[in-house]
Amino acid sequence: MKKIVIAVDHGAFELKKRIIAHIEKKGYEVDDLGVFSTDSVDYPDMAKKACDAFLQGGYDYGIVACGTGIGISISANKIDGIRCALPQNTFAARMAREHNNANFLAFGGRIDYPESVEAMIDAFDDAQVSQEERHRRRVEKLNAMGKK
Ligand SMILES: O=C(CO)[C@H](O)[C@H](O)COP(=O)(O)O
Repeated sequence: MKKIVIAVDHGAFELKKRIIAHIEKKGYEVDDLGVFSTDSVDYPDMAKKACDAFLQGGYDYGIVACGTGIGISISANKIDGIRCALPQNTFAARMAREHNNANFLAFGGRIDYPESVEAMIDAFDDAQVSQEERHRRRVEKLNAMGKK
């Protein structure tokens, strides 16, 4: 069974509930690291929670969200070992896995997407990481950029 970790800020509290319901419907386990109310928090703190948990191991991928998805994706991508995608549609979500080997998805709770967040999660979840040499090479370069 797949296991997903999720953390969001107050701008995505409602979206988090939808995402968790969707993931549980797929039969996956979700570790919900908050938020648990609409009280204001700082998105870098929520990104760090999810990414630190993910890097401990045991998760297939992580999901973060804030009002736009932008601040929390920027935050996640500052953490070595995290490749966080901010997909705008199902095509981008699939490519995030196939070409970028993303291990996190970011969404915006205040964004009107052309396709549902649930469909984007499914597109990512169903995709396979490309083993083509050019994509592997680029992801290796990405990983090297994160090293101090
Ligand atoms: O989208 C976000 C970051 O990219 C945040 O959710 C947003 O900035 C929070 O704003 P506010 O404190 O005014 O609710």
